[in-house]
Amino acid sequence: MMETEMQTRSQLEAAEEGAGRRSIFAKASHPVTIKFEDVVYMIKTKANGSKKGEKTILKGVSGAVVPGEMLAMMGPSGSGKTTLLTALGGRLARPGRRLSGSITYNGRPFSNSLRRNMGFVNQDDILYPHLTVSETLLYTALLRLPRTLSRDEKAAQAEAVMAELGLLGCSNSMIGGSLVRGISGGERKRVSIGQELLINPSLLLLDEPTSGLDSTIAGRIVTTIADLTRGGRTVLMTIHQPSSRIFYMFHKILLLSDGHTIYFGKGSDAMNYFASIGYAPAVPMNPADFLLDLANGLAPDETLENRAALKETLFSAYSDHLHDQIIEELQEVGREVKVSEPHKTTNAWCTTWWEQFSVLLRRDMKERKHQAFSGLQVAQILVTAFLGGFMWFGSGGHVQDQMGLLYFAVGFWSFYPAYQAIFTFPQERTMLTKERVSGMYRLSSYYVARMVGDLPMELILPIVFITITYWLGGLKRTASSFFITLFVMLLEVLIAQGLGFALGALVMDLKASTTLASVILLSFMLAGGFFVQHVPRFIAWIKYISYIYYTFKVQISSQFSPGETYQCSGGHRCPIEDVPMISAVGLDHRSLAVAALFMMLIFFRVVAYVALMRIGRIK
Ligand SMILES: Nc1ncnc2c1ncn2[C@@H]1O[C@H](COP(=O)(O)OP(=O)(O)OP(=O)(O)O)[C@@H](O)[C@H]1O
Repeated sequence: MMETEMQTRSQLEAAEEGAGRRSIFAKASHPVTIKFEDVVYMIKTKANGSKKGEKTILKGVSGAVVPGEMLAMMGPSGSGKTTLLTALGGRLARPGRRLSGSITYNGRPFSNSLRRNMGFVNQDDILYPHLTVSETLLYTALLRLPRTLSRDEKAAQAEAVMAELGLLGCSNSMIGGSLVRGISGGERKRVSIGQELLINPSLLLLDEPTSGLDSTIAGRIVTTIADLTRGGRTVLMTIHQPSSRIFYMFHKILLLSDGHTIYFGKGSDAMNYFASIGYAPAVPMNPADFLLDLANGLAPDETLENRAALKETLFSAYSDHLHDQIIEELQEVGREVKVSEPHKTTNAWCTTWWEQFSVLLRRDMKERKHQAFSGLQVAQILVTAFLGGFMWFGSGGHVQDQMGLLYFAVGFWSFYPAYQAIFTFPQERTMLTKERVSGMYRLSSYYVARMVGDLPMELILPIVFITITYWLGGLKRTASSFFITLFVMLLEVLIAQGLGFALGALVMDLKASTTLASVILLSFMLAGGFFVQHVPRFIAWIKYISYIYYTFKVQISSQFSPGETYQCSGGHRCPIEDVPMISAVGLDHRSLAVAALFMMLIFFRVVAYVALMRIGRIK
């Protein structure tokens, strides 16, 4: 069966080369030797309630992997495998955490050019659920492959990856997620791997590529990954409990226990090493299971109480027998490896700003088309608009009622878009981090695409709402008043959306940002001039930062002019400025109010952008 698979693979390679496509099994363009020596990683923790403490997660881990080799990092849950992989992928250091020791790639530290020559497959598949398999890979190809390739060539490359990973059968199926049914877990994992293989990476890091899969599918995935090393790729992966078939595919094993290395070397030598220090399985068993038992402190003849003692013995055995030997090997590798210049061409962005923007816009619209104009949302807006319109139907001429209608519309559109927008960035965070860390696109192209993609939805519904309530509610029947009302409402919608984006991006936590939004919007609403006219001085300034106040002010001045009168008590006509709400808000300085609204429109979006700059940034 293996032979047939290999034959099929060679046939595919030949066919692809014939068609001008690069096989994922082709030679690595810039082979990478990765060397890590005495890597220590500490984080600050909040131990004992509020007292700060420190936790050492990696305690002096060393090793090297050369092109053509596949290393498996094994160990119990919490032993530090993912942390080490993330450190080796150049994605770890953050303020408040300390990484020490040396990690080099062809003798050099991590660089941006390496980042674009490296594939990193996360443990959780971070994929858009509403895209199909082929759309997912196509968009990744369009964003990650160099601008020297045409669109058709990039599409052909995505197709080739699907063929080689056995994804053609489900190419038109949706990825799916927790709420949408989609492809299987194994297929999803292969899509995640395919996204990284598209760029023909010389260094491939995978975090638990087989977790949650049955041993046959896990075996197929690891076989494919092992084949990648034939082209001179360097592969590192974390793996929990491989079957023995998978275990023997690895060239090297790194066994961790509580952040300590207890074994590093050839997989086939691991059992001999542990036998030499007195630990051999009592019955034939999967070597991976045996190694994991040892890393957990469980030897065949040990009792559970002796776990800590056994671990200590294994740590000392590593220091006594393996550590120096490994350091010598590292020096040897260091002498052999040519300190290579980073290849400059990959330092620039793969695609132009415009290409990134248009691909991201298309992808965003495809992914979210099910949300856009969802029946429920349209019904919600229509019902509210008609409800408002009919409530105020025939109120024309009653100043107080008209003010009420205006404030109802201003209030509704100050909250609704803000709450919708708050979800945007916290929900996108993992995707944005994954794609920005791998250098797929500029933040500005992503940000502008996101803003533009939201526009139709953000503008069409309020236009419908305002048109219905304006004419049903009996507001001033002139085209200029209507269009001013509409214009300023749309401006308010965009500001409210900007506030939502900014809060979501700053706080990145849905509960906290919605709570914050409630407080801010409530204070803006109260300061808007409708509910309270005699606000104490020390708190009166809030109105100057309230977009609700400015919007209401422009709305009022679109309906009433200075010197106008209205029917007041006792059948008299009184100046319009005598209405308490109008006197509080004023009919003057309309242009200033519009200018303030434009400033807020820009301000909130700039804040959101700056807050997003920290996502996916590696220090
Ligand atoms: N940011 C963090 N804050 C607090 N603890 C952390 C953090 N990152 C990692 N840890 C801790 O470090 C240890 C190692 O975590 P890591 O995820 O590397 O383990 P692992 O071996 O990959 O586990 P698993 O197999 O369950 O994924 C764990 O005890 C984990 O709780």
